[in-house]
Amino acid sequence: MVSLRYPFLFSQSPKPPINGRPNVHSRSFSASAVACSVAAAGAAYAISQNPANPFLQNALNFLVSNFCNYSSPSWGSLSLAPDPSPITDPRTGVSFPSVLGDSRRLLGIGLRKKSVLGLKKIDVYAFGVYADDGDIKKVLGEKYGNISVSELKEKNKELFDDLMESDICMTVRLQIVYGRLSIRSVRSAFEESVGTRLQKFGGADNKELLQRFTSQFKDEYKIPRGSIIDLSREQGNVIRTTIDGNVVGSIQSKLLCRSILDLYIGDDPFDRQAKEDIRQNLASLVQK
Ligand SMILES: CCCCCCCCCCCC(=O)O
Repeated sequence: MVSLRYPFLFSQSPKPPINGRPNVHSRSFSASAVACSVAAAGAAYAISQNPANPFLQNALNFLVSNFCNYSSPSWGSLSLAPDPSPITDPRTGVSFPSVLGDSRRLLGIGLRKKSVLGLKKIDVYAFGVYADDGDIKKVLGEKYGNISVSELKEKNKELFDDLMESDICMTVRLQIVYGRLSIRSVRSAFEESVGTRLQKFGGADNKELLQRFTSQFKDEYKIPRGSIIDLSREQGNVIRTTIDGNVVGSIQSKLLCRSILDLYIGDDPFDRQAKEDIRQNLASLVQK
């Protein structure tokens, strides 16, 4: 099955036709036009089935701009580069880079909603989940690389558990969309969400760990709309927290890493569709 999620690019300079008759390259060019139309139609169909999925939309844009440029088609020399354009969440307009650092690939984006005082749910932040490409292939590729797509789908829970339990470098990027967020509400939201996960995976006795984590969000920090909080799992199960690119703390704890990731890719994630997108993109990286 062709995956449109991370389309790869084959590039080669076109050769002009000889004596006005199509040569091999122009034949492959015509073939490329047909292939492009078929692929674009397929992508358009996929989008019509899931119009809110920005990954599909992005894949179609990528396909059209890279493969369907008939005036200067590019074919041939293999350059295995993922689509570098950012992915925009259609619900909030927030964009996420496709790659963070050198090798953390965006696997999916989602939206965290929260009800305030039992009232209507508000959009608090959009999030993107990234994982290191090389780590995924090394750690998960060995176990899941050679099984069929349907078998992999059945092993969905195991795959996510392995991802969360492993030492694969990952980042969850939160981009604040709610305009009136206080740092105190950030602390208490983490207390509640991470706190319940720490209890679930580690038992009741993790108050000190939770306090160490939440105290990173100091009163003097401001979190206006557009602020970016990165929660990164670095090698050795270290969670490094940054706010707008500034490191506010690092804590070494496998339990804390697992508890934070569980909010986004665990059994009861904040955004189920995001988890499904992540599953599909993860599967295509694992099986490459
Ligand atoms: C008014 C709602 C306040 C919610 C603030 C959430 C800010 C970040 C918290 C991250 C963890 C979580 O989503 O629970």
